[in-house]
Amino acid sequence: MNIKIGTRGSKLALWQAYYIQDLLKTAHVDSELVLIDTKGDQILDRSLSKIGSKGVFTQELEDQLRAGTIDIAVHSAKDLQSSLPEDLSIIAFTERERVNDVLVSHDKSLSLAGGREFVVGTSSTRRVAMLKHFCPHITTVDMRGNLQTRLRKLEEGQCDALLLAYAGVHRMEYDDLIAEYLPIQDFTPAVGQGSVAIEAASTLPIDKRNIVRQLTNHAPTEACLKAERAFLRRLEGGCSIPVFGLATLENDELTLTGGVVRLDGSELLRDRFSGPTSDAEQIGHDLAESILAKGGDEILRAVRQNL
Ligand SMILES: NCc1[nH]cc(CCC(=O)O)c1CC(=O)O
Repeated sequence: MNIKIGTRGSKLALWQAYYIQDLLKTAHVDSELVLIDTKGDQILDRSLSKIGSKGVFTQELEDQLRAGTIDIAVHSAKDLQSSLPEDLSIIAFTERERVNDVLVSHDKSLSLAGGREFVVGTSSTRRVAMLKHFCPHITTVDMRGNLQTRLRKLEEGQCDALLLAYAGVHRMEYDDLIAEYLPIQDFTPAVGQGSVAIEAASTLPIDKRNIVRQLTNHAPTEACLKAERAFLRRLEGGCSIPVFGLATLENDELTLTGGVVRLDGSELLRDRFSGPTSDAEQIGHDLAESILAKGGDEILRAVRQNL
């Protein structure tokens, strides 16, 4: 058996694809990488939120899945839109990396706590809005591009620090530049952060589907991401809206914390629901209903008008 693994060509995407390849290798399953250029990789000069980011990194991969030129597509779970077309599905979520966001800088004394004023580069609406909410003394500048591009902009002095997912920083081996780990209680990560998702078409032969799932899926992570993604789906969002959500497991009890933050930081809604893992999707749905009812619907309407 040979599994054709579709991936984007960025360094982080390749790390993820090799990671999947290594997991397959543990059972001597052969695979090859197929590099695919996506619209999101080409359009680097415009803000992601302004190019209708839904599926901007995933569309080309999905076309190849349907065409059968690749068997599976590897994504950061965070970048995968919350509702997939009927003929595609996620067949596995890998074990999650630490989920925190981190402050990355050459100046290790920098901290978001303590009121010191400095400039943070980020292009995530969630991070910008959270910084405005928790750290009004911080100035943000839009910073697009892959990790390497952003780090170059940091070197050039376009900002004093970057706000990034630990998972990507660690995988790219930039741990030395981490100045601060942000607490997940306040800076709750984006839905799916830290896990790698494998997408496949419904036409993928069942033996391939089963072996890939068996070798790569991490059941506890899968339960958590099911809850988080159901939450995001009900809010009709992808990674471009200022929504956060994180599920954790203790024994068989799943707890999902999540909410939404107004773009200007003036309001942050958060709630928490728990239940058995078998109810993961229901928990996500219930949390979304609660957040919408508390005023989240109005915040999201304002966000959509702004994009
Ligand atoms: N939106 C881009 C993106 N997609 C996944 C990661 C990091 C790895 C991950 O969270 O899985 C990043 C970079 C970042 O947010 O800092």
